[in-house]
Amino acid sequence: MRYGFLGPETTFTHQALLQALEVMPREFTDTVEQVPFAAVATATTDLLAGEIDALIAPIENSVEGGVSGTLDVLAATDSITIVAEQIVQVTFVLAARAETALDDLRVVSSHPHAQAQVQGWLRENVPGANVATASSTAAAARDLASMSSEEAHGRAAVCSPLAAAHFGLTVLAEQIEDNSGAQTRFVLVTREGRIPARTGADKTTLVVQLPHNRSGALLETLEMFSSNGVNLSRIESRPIGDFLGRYSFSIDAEGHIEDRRVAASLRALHRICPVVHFLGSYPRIDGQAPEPREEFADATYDQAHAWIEKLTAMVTPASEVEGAGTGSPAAVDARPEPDA
Ligand SMILES: O=C(O)C(=O)Cc1ccccc1
Repeated sequence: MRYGFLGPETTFTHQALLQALEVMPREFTDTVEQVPFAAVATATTDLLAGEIDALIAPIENSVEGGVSGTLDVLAATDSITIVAEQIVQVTFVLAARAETALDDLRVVSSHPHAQAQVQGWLRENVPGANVATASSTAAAARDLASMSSEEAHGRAAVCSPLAAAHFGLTVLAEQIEDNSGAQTRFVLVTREGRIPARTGADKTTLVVQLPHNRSGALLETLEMFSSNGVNLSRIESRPIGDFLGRYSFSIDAEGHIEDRRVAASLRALHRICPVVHFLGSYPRIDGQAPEPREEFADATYDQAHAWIEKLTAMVTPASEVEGAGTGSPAAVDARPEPDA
């Protein structure tokens, strides 16, 4: 299997891939090739073209919420399925070449997610430095390590402690994140195919468009989950992109498509929403199983279904009703003439 990730090695995405490989069933880890990419979008193109078999990408972080780049790629592509999730604890260091001091810094480069999570620290501690964008935290570290001494003068990278060590940089400051304990959630996606088996502690990811021009459309959509006892762990609006005011909603719901309550919610969404894009049901990394009330248990749905089946089986077939038909013109003609 060829696994794509935002490279080079020692990015947070790479750490997520290594964590995912550790817990993956044997059949998916027999032959592993790790393929670094400079952007999620190019990795997605290669995934769709069959150049790689799976791809891992950040979808949500505990500081800023949804990762719009990933959410938009997932929403735009029909043939991608999320098969697993991973959570990485994120901590950043400020790393530079050995001869650099904090006061020398003029340029600090990193990935935009990292920039957003250390902006307070940078403002306070290196207010004179400009922030430059790198394709990843590890790319910022690698590029700094490969510069000439003159070029590297006054520069630093914000990256993981692992990346600083791997690329031989000196750590000027550690734990520079504005929110300690920050986490990023990653998803492992494959081309459309098999949905992982239900574990009892699963998540289902969807993108839906609301019923058009209807007051209360979002409420109506969310009611389909609440009336089936399904809890949501993330809901995010993303512009559809055609004109202002049109949004789709990216949703994580607790449960698996094989849970009756989740299937019933999705059936209801399918009836009312113009677009329901199923992105996958997969095991929750925290293993926390929801405890649905009895009215939302599989057996309760099955009993309700069996009850209706029994009742409908008792309905007299239309063909046996004397003089009645199936609503065809002949049946209409058979009605008595109205009194003159
Ligand atoms: O640049 C990286 O290392 C990434 O994997 C992207 C990223 C950056 C910061 C937090 C989480 C993911």
